[in-house]
Amino acid sequence: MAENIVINLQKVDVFQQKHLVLSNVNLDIAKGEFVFLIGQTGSGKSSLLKIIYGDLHIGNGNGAVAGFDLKNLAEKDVPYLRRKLGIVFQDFQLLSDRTIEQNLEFVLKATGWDDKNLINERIKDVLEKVGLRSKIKKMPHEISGGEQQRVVIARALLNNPEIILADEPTGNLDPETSEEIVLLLKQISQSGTAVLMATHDYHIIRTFPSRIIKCEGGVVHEDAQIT
Ligand SMILES: Nc1ncnc2c1ncn2[C@@H]1O[C@H](COP(=O)(O)OP(=O)(O)OP(=O)(O)O)[C@@H](O)[C@H]1O
Repeated sequence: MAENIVINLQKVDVFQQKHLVLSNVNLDIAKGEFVFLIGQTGSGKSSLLKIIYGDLHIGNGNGAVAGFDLKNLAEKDVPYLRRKLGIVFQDFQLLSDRTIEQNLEFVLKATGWDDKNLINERIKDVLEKVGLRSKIKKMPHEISGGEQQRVVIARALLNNPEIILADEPTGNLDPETSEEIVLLLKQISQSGTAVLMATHDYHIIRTFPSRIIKCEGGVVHEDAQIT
């Protein structure tokens, strides 16, 4: 496998219980690539993401994500795989009873950071990256939906992930704010983190021309086009 490939699936069958959702998936995503994942409701987008973040086991086929072999992934390795991934999901909300800073600190401590100075520095760094340095002491309800999504992205960046998986990250946002969020994800990909973003938003796809993969009819199509 080429060194710059961070997601590699070979002949993977994706099952939900006994139901075959996607068959014979072959997918390579390189460092720094930005890829849209499209497909109708129920076509298998979330299931594919679950395979990538180790929430669904690979049945047939082989897979490697950020250096982890999915086929032989032990339960105890899943948290380590997740540290290489930044996850930006619509239902992956901020803790409402803590400030932005405390939300980020919580994740760092949970992933093994214990040096107060390094923690403070890292929090400032990621907030700077998403343009929210000045909101560090705010509570989630004191910032807008778009800003909350930026904090979720900042949180995903904390452990310097190789890959960001984003499932409908703009689902609850107005068109202008959605564009800002995708622009931010694009910039993040340009600095070397691969981004795989599931979306139904064709306006966004047209605005940010990128590689598109599509779940349809039980398979994944490469180089999909939208009409
Ligand atoms: N936990 C589960 N148990 C059994 N079947 C499931 C489970 N989750 C999803 N499925 C089924 O797997 C198929 C693919 O679902 P999936 O959630 O991957 O689709 P999706 O493309 O992400 O849809 P959406 O755009 O609505 O999120 C569907 O037929 C769904 O009913």
